[in-house]
Amino acid sequence: MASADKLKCVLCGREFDPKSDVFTCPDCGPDGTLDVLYDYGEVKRQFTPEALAGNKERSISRYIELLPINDPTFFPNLKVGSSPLYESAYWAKKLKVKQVLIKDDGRNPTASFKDRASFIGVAKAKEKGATSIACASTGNAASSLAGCAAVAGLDCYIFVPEKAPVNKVTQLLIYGAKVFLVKGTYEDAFKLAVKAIDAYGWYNRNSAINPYLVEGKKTCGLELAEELSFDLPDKVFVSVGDGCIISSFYKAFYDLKQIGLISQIPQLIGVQAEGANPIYKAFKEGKNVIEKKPTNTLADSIAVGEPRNWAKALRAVRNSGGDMVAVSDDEILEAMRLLARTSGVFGEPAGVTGFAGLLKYAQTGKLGSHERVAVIVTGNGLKDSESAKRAAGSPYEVEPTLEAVSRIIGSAN
Ligand SMILES: Cc1ncc(COP(=O)(O)O)c(C=O)c1O
Ligand SMILES: N[C@@H](CCOP(=O)(O)O)C(=O)O
Repeated sequence: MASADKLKCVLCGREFDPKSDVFTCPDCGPDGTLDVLYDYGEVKRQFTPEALAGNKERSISRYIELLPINDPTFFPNLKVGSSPLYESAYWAKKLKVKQVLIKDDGRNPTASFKDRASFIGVAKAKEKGATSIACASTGNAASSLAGCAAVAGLDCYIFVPEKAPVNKVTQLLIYGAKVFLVKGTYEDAFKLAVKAIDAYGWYNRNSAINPYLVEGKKTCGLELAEELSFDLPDKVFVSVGDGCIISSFYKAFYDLKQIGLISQIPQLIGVQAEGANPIYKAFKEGKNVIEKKPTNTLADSIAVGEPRNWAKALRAVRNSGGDMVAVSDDEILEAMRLLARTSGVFGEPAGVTGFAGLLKYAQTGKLGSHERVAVIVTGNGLKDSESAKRAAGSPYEVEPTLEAVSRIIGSAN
């Protein structure tokens, strides 16, 4: 089993010992997020396609050699990962590309991609001997943390903006978390959570600060690679808010390249909502600073005006030769409908934003007919039924007679 070898600042490259409790680079401040690096020579010996093929574990702990935890007893007893990967012949034909793959990460235990990170966050808290864990969230990181903490027997404190979708807040409460509905935005909830975490000494599960969380998130990229026998698609489309998820795909592929299982990192295409697009803007303008702005999008999970993982996100897009797309709320709602009606995958608005980005990107003519693309659906549609209702339309209301049904069928045809 390998363990994290060093932590390295994404901005200045300064290295830290993983045994220290440092989360962000003291020289660079909060923007100096850290990479968790391994002894790749050691990992290479253990993390082989043959060893994976013989590994019966379905949860993300199957990738323990590339995770920052080396005692499996710290992992919560939840089956995180192994989400379905579908090939859509329909979309390949429609978009005139070789292959379209759809990975439905809304099929995790608490119905979002975030379970991958919280699984590791909770294990790290246990490793540190913490009894309480906390985060700020738009809802998904929180519900995943609440679920994982409940299984692991940790007290859980959550800070969400007051407008968080009711289903997400209900999830938190049913898992027994102590929930603070913050009067303000996600940014306000984030700042308050940081203060409370400092004041009470809770373990911090915020991917924008804690470098180990991205290691959990990267398991989606590892899984995609393993499912495709390490023959990755040319492009991966993924929605972007704080920028942690896209960074995690870069990290997964970076690690796989280090150990020689892939030779090239796929192009990462980050998709933001037009009403919350600071990383998109910085990328398009070739800048290395982020313009903070109030947000305006129905995709609540990516309604982030002050992204904290921008440095890693920009590196992911730039180093992979990728691109960024911004989509309107109408395009997101249309993507929700189209994805559900053609593939059966029901995503929340931020969950399908990557798919909305693929549809928009395809119109630019930048996709070649030889290309294979993957889209990551990051959250389940049932998380936000109000937005789903806006996308879905209304049912027919009828008297309980066949005549009433016939009238509607007749007028609909
Ligand atoms: C469903 C969903 N999609 C996308 C994102 C965006 O991820 P990130 O903020 O890491 O960019 C989030 C939350 O972060 C989310 O909950
Ligand atoms: N939109 C995110 C924000 C924080 O999540 P994290 O996993 O990046 O810490 C959410 O799901 O709450």
